Amino acid sequence: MSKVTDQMYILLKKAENKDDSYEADLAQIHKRHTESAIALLKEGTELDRFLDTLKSDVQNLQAILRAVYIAGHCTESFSDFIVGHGELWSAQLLAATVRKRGLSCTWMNAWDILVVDPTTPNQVDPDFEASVKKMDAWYSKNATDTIIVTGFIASTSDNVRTTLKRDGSDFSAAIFAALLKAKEVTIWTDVDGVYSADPRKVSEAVILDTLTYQEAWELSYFGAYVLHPRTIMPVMRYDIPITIRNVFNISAQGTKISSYVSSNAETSLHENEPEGCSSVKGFATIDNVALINVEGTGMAGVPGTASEIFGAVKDAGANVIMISQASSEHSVCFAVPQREARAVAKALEEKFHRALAARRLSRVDVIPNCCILAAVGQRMASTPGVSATLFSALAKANINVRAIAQGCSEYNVTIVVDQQDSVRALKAVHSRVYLSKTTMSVGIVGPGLIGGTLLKQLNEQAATLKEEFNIDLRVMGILGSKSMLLDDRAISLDSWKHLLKENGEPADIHRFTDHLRSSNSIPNKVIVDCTASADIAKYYYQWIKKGIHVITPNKKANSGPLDQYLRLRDLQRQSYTHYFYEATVGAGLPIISTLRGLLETGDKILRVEGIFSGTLSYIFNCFNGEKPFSQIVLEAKDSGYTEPDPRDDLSGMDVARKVTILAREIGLKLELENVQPDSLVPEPLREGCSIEEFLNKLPDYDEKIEEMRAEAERCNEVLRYVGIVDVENGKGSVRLERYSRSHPFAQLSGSDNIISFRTKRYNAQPLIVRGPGAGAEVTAGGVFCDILRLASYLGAPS
Ligand SMILES: NC(=O)C1=CN([C@@H]2O[C@H](COP(=O)(O)OP(=O)(O)OC[C@H]3O[C@@H](n4cnc5c(N)ncnc54)[C@H](OP(=O)(O)O)[C@@H]3O)[C@@H](O)[C@H]2O)C=CC1
Ligand SMILES: N[C@@H](CC=O)C(=O)O
Ligand code: NA
Repeated sequence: MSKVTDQMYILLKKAENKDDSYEADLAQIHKRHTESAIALLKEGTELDRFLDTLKSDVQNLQAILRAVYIAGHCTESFSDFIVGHGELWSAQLLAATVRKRGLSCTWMNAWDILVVDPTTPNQVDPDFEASVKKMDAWYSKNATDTIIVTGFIASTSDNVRTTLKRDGSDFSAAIFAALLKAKEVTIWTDVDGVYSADPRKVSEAVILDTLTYQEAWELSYFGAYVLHPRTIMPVMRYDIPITIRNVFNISAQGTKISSYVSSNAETSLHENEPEGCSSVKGFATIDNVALINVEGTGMAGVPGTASEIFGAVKDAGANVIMISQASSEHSVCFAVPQREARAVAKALEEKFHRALAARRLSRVDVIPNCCILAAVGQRMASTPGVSATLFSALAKANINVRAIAQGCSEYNVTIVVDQQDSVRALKAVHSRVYLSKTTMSVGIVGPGLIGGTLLKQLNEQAATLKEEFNIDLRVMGILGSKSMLLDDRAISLDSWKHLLKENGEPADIHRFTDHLRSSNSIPNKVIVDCTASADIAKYYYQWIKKGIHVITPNKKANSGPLDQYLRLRDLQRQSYTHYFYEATVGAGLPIISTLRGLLETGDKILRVEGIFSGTLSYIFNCFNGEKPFSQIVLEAKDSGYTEPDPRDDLSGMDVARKVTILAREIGLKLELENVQPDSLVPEPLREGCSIEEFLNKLPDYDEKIEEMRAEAERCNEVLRYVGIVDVENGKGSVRLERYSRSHPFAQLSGSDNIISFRTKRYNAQPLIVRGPGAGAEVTAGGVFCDILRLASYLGAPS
């Protein structure tokens, strides 16, 4: 029977204003109750009795309202009497319905039991002693299994009908629980429980399993709807837990509010978080406040200054939400609702006009458009690092803190930020506490063969990573050359292809970057470039500058112009933002990491040499005279070994890039142009024809390369395409060579790469890495490995 009390208030106002439509409103309420009663009780004495009571109450109300209509006024006790009828009817109707089902049940009229003392116009205090006496007397006459008590209404000690004013039925429930010394109270509402933050602002907000009375109190004060703070007082007195549950979702356990102190770590995933996090339970904000700052040297050591300041605030009728004073006593700063700020400032200027004129006070400032952000948690008091955690989250999100307050009880830390930063601040601190520090927002550029395979692998492994390693990877954007897909939460990796096709928007790398960057609730952002594009590689610098980590199998950045490469590496070394590119050489094989390991532990690299191209390895491993060269090239392409344009492989350019990348990793200042590869692309097909035309015309040139192969075979040799980094001479080279059949390079199969590192430590016998060096699965796997390497740098468990 929702909103009946409100409707009663409205018709009462109408009667006072001599608007006789109140009669129709009352008739409507009568009709609604009659229909509900018929629907619930069908027929019989329960129905007849209820309808009789209803009719006689309505007749009484008609008479009273008529008197109000004539007088044009209604006293408060009359008003409370009129509006309280909704509760009387619904309690009787519910009790009759329960009895109809065969249970023993009696309704209780709180007007006869609950005694309260009005304290302010909007508040009453329950008189527990007087109420218990009345309750005991009632029970001795009405012993029953189930009692349905009216909410909201009560009487004064003079037996005048009244209500609980602004505190409604939740307060009634808590008072009756205290009167009955109940084991527990359940408040049935329409939400699953109390959230860790407003779910309309923070999509990651979670339902809290437990809260202490103080935590519930603090969260309510700071604007989170939990319970009215006064509701908590009666139950706290007898240590009675209150559970908030959803009547529309009984499977949800709800939030239990009691004196039991727990941390959110008990329910969350991130046991490996630093201590400071787990003690914060929830966050709330109060929007649209102003800070008032009273400043001056004349305040220090003068007793009574604070009293005078807050006296002036009281005179202005304003409500102080928080106070902060630096211990230097040079300034007192406090927050009031924005709409009260001007009046407060005026009152202060008037009160302190002499001190201001004498410069004992330098100024009274109003800082408008602020927001209060409160972090609440009872264990914060005994936990070091809470503030550090919160402030570092705000700093990372680039949010300026205007003022801070923390009471000695330490149930909350209160932070004032600019109103425009309100939601971002809430998301930043919430995610720091509730998301694992290895939650990553991932953007994929180039969902082609490698990018697409990576998305498939991420999808297959996501649940395991989350459950076993606490790594939460969320793909928030996919950018192709023509279209892109953005999602604020995470793209469904089961259907990204379909979504990109159906819901994709025109590709825009700037919007893509901004989207990823502004995913404030996620602590880490990474872009994975799976294109072969030099244009995309140019963005790495600005991405890293913006704190976005970069991972790529694309060789263009590290083999592009040396000055740009060095600038990128310098930036990355100065920042805490990471750049990984293991798959640029040898695909998933550990080439870069092996080289780094040698260098970082002080080994000296003398020569790196090997077969670096999966495509050329495959081609020459298969080229034994049985099939034409051009056909094997097609096979390599179909197997996913080649670059998007296979001429990049056949020209030796791809190997030259890998040689350049390794040489630079070792510290040589090599330009790609310094490495002149032997090209296997026939001169006329090098430029001016498409990939398809090239592949169509390639068979015309099979004869020449077949001659080279046959010539080698006659000498019991094979052709192999090799790359060399000659560290001692500071050179890189890439060439087609002949090797005897017994040479290790002649023993490979498939797309194998083989790379030998000759170093000071590995001199007599080089260190050798060998295995498939191209193909979608192994390459995407190498990129995936880099993503997990990033996660472990960010603190994932090993
Ligand atoms: N294949 C392998 O074994 C290995 C490959 N690599 C590297 O992996 C990378 C990807 O190769 P692969 O997957 O085979 O190539 P594909 O051609 O299959 O995929 C490239 C993707 O990049 C997209 N793309 C191209 N330019 C842009 C742009 N400017 N903006 C956004 N998207 C763009 C393409 O989109 P669209 O289709 O819309 O044009 C396509 O989705 C290359 O750098 C390659 O060198 C590294 C090691 C091994
Ligand atoms: N096209 C490349 C792929 C790996 O980098 C190759 O064939 O090696
Ligand atoms: Na590699």
